Order: sequence, then C-alpha cells, then structure tokens
Amino acid sequence: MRILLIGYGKMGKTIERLAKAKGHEIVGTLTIEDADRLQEFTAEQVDVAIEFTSPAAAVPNILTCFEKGIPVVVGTTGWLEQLPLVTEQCAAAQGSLFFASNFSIGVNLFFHFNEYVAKKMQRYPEYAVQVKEIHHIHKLDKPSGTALTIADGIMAHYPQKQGWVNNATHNPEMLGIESEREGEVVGTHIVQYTSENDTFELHHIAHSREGFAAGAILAAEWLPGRQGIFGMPDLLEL
Ligand SMILES: NC(=O)C1=CN([C@@H]2O[C@H](COP(=O)(O)OP(=O)(O)OC[C@H]3O[C@@H](n4cnc5c(N)ncnc54)[C@H](OP(=O)(O)O)[C@@H]3O)[C@@H](O)[C@H]2O)C=CC1
Ligand SMILES: O=C(O)C1=N[C@H](C(=O)O)C[C@H](O)C1
Repeated sequence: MRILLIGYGKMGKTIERLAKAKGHEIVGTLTIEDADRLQEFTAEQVDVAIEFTSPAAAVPNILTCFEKGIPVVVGTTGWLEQLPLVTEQCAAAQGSLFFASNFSIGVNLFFHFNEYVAKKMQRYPEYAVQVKEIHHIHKLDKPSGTALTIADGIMAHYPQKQGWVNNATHNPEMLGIESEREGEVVGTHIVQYTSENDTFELHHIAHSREGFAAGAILAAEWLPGRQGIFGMPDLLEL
C-alpha cells in the first residue's frame, strides 16, 4: 500500500519502520515545516494517509484528506470536541476516517474489560472509582485521549456521574482523572476502585510505541474502500 505519513515525529517514524517491514511504500512524510505539501498529494498517488501530529493540526489535516478523497487514519488526540464538525464534513464529502485514541490491541481489550468491571462495580457504592494516566513530559494534551475513552466507558455505567474533572476528587458526582507527566513514560493508564478495606486496579503499561504503530497500520490496511467514520471496535469486532 502507498502510505502518506502526516506527522513524522515519534509515532510517524515508528510507523514508517513497521510499515516498510510489512512491504508498504511510504510516499511522503510531512512535518510542521512542510505541512502545506499535503495539498500536493492526490488520491491517485496515495492509498491511505496516517495522521499523528498535534491537537491543533489534526482537524485541518482530516478535512483536507476528505476534500482530496484520501482515506485517513488518525491517532492524534485532543481534538474530539470538533468531532461534530468532522462528522458533518465526512458525510458531505463521502470521506473515510478511522480514529482511535489508542491503537494498541491491549488497550482496546482494556477498554472492553473496563466497561465490564464498571457495570459490576457501580452496584457497590462503598468503592470510589478514579482514573489515572502517566505520560512523557512532551505530551501536549491532558487528560490523554485514552483516559477520556476509559472515562466514557465508566460513566456509561455510573449515571450519578455528571462528568469528569482533571484531578483527584471526592465529589461523587464527578469522575476524577489524574494526569501525571514524567520523563519518557510511553503511556500508563490505571482505573482504581478503592473502599475503606481494599483497592483493586486495572492497569495497562505500554512498553514501547510499537503496539500503537502496529494497530495504526492494521487500520490503514482495513480502511480503503470503506466510507464513513470507523474505530477499533469495527476492526477488532470487539
Ligand atoms: N492513538 C494512539 O494510539 C496514539 C496517539 N498518539 C497521539 O499522536 C500525536 C502525535 O504523537 P507523537 O508522534 O508522539 O508526537 P511528536 O511530537 O513526536 O510528533 C508530531 C509530529 O507532527 C508534526 N506536525 C505538527 N503539526 C503538523 C502539521 N500541521 N502537518 C504535518 N505535520 C505536523 C511535527 O512536526 P515537527 O517535527 O516539525 O515538530 C512532528 O513531526 C499526539 O496527539 C499523541 O497524543 C500518540 C501515540 C499513540
Ligand atoms: O501522546 C502520547 O504519547 C500518547 N497519546 C495517546 C493518548 O493521548 O491516549 C495514546 C498513548 O497513551 C500515547
């Protein structure tokens, strides 16, 4: 497959290495310096674009891919408040978008078990639930996209929660999401249930970026030929 990499940082470079090892061709790598070059590419030259940039850059890049008819796989986090606009534009342009806050297979299984556990635990009000995420110091968005997906999964089963706050909280109507930035931590997510007597946790630790990159390449192999907005549950049939 001919892949255009929009964003050539930590993720773009990892994806390039794994995609080439699978026999894919990288037709271009774009950074902030040459972002305008996206305009030069056409759907005839590119089978799929993979976008890992920054919260500010993601939506313009997605909309440009729609205009050009280039299917786009997006891993960038921190832009989801603009999902209604993206959804509208995707329908208008008959575009193809695959988005995941986290492309790792392990994290997507974690999402699945998180919902199962939340559904059970909400029957036991003596347990307080909170989410914690730890990432490297370069990360721009807070809370992480993954933590927000985890929070959605918990809140779906806790009708008393009105929303989330980005810190620990004793307010039973809010879900606390703690964010920690530390060194080069790749990505750690924890869901913690605590009572006076005990604590139990669901814990996911990414050891490298290869799991994210491998999932994004699977999505890029799956997306062309499909129209609409898709995510990991579609790909993994979870
Ligand atoms: N969904 C998932 O599984 C994962 C998601 N992420 C998310 O992906 C995003 C990128 O992460 P990461 O690779 O670590 O970040 P980096 O900062 O290492 O890389 C970002 C890259 O995007 C480039 N860039 C910025 N703006 C533009 C633009 N307008 N057009 C083209 N390129 C641009 C930067 O250019 P320059 O080099 O010139 O600065 C850089 O090359 C983040 O939002 C992160 O949260 C990360 C890991 C997994
Ligand atoms: O910025 C990162 O590095 C990561 N971002 C994603 C997120 O915001 O959840 C996924 C992963 O945790 C790494």
